Amino acid sequence: MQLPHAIEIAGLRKTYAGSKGAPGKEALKGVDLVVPRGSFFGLLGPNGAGKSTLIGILAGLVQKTGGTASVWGIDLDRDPIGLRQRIGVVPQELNLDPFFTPREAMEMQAGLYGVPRARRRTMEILDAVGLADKADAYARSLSGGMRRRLLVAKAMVHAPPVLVLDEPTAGVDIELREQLWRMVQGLNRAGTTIVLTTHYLEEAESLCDRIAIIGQGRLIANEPTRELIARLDDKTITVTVAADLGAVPPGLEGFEARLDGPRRLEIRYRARETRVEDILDAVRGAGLAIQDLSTKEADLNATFLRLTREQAPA
Ligand SMILES: Nc1ncnc2c1ncn2[C@@H]1O[C@H](COP(=O)(O)OP(=O)(O)OP(=O)(O)O)[C@@H](O)[C@H]1O
Repeated sequence: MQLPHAIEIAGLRKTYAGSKGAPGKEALKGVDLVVPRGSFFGLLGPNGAGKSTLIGILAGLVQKTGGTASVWGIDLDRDPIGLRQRIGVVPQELNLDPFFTPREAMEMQAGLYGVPRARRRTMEILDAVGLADKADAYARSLSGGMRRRLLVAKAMVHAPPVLVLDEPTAGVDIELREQLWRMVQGLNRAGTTIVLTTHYLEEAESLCDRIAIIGQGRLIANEPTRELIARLDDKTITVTVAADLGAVPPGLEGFEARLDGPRRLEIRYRARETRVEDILDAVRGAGLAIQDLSTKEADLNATFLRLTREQAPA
């Protein structure tokens, strides 16, 4: 028999009630999603896409309107408490009680999850997140990065097979970010399935083996990172030429070119398929003298929009 996936979501819907007769807000419009066991999974989307709603449903903080969700084979409707035991969620906000030490915070959390004293691994987990030497320091004396790591440690007290990190690096500086990632990668190598929500494509690209993109409450992509990046591999080169043009010159018809002003040609291309050299050769071949040029990467918001348009049902 095949083992159930780490997370299985089907037709998941959430409509938040509108206040005072205002129409409700459809935050999730029927999302199907499977997160394979052992993966480092990225859930990407612009602000308001529905990521936190989806995670809130899994964490038992948001009541779904429809559809099904299960974690490690445990169905949310049938056994919400069993599901909670199998998932750890690292929240966005640094909501730590400043008067507890990491050791106390961990013990409290273990108590909340009903982990018997004999099975608690407070020091082992604090050690794994590099906070063993701070076990008895007040949380208020911890740096931002240490607090973030303590939140990860707290989410691990019940040894869940799935760990979800909701925008963990918002406002975290580069060094701390890298420290946090090394730690989470270590957890993943040791067998924990990781789900990371982020706004940053580059972050997801460097960490995740699979990326799903959610936009306006719908899933608009879900594929191995390399395939997705190849699909998003969309660049633009702008060439300024020495003479006015009335139209895109004949030699450039094979490219996705348009005029952006009388002397500016804008050409979209995929870096994996087309060499800039070939584009420039074609421009020169059309008898044009190049005065200036610039290239730019696809803008992530534009990419989200494009994918949303491509995928959305009419
Ligand atoms: N409690 C709520 N009541 C009403 N609407 C809500 C509530 N929570 C979220 N929404 C709306 O649902 C939509 C999805 O929000 P959600 O927070 O899930 O998005 P997100 O992708 O996590 O965005 P962000 O990256 O900004 O956290 C948004 O339009 C948001 O305004």
